[in-house]
Amino acid sequence: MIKIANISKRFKKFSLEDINLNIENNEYFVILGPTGVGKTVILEIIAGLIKPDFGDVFIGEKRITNLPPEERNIGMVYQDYKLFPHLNVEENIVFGLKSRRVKKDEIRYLLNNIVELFHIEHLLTRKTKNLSGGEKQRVALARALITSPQILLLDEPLSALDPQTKEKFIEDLKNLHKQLKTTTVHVTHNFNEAFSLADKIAIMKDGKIIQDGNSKEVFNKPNSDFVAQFTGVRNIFRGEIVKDDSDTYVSVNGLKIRVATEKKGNVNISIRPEDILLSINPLDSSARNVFPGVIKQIYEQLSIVHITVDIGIPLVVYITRQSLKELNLVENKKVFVTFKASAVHVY
Ligand SMILES: Nc1ncnc2c1ncn2[C@@H]1O[C@H](COP(=O)(O)OP(=O)(O)OP(=O)(O)O)[C@@H](O)[C@H]1O
Repeated sequence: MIKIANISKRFKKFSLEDINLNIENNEYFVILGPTGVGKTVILEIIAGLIKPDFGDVFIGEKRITNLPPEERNIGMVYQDYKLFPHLNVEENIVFGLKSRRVKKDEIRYLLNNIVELFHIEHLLTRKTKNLSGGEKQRVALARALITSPQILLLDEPLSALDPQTKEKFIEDLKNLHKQLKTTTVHVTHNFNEAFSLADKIAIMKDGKIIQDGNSKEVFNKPNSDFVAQFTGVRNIFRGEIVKDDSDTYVSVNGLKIRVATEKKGNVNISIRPEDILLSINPLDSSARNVFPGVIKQIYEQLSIVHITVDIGIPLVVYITRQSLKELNLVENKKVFVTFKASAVHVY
């Protein structure tokens, strides 16, 4: 387990404030946040490249706050890969083993294994500067993993890849983690990447962690507008709790939305677009919120269509291209939206 306890670090123009994290063995942990919030600084503190002003880092029971980086058994992949330009691919990959004076036979054995794992046999004699982004990425991962580190740190590992290579690489990272189970800390500003990969997640803002936990829970129950927006929630409204004999609602602009909550007074609500059904006729459903509305905007993306429906408030719904065609949806068409009370997150 990696334990980060009360870590603070002050630079001239930035400070990291009282960071606490527990990352379990074999976990895939993602730190998500916009640019400049201190994600890389946390990785560098774990790696031993930056010393915290205050607080401690533990691996298992061992306090490693003052241990030099080379004694930490950690592999790191940087955003820009940082491959050595004067060495070829093979020399890059075995660099860490050579500097640890591992025997030649052992190096050959480990190299063969890692080359097979990453399918990079054909690249071994190439200089690194002519490799494609995806190839550099595989080489950088192979270099980080050949020493069988206890912990793998990934700093925005996918940000330099085109969207298709990125999707393939997310799959590869998932499979790799399933196979090797190396405890991994991955930092990114990309919500999709985080959602696809993370077991647990921490969301950062201005040098602080503002929410962390099981990734599904953080995505479904954001504790603030910032987290909601950053995790892809589109329908965020303010309202007031009202109750009648049997039900609880949030009144938003006079629209009464059924919710499941014990909260009282003024609240925020968020509804994930993918939790809303869209239909031409009212659905006979056990879902408890059904509203008529009018389509205001249709925005087609590569694989998904964003539809804004005016139900008294503007509600964004995601549907597939297939549904767009089948339902024959156009702007100003009358439709119904349906969502469960439990799909409305109240905070
Ligand atoms: N060694 C350093 N000396 C001074 N300031 C630093 C140092 N390292 C990082 N910073 C500053 O700390 C802040 C956070 O940087 P960091 O690289 O951790 O951000 P990030 O969340 O990883 O963002 P990005 O995704 O853009 O890399 C930035 O303002 C950066 O300039």
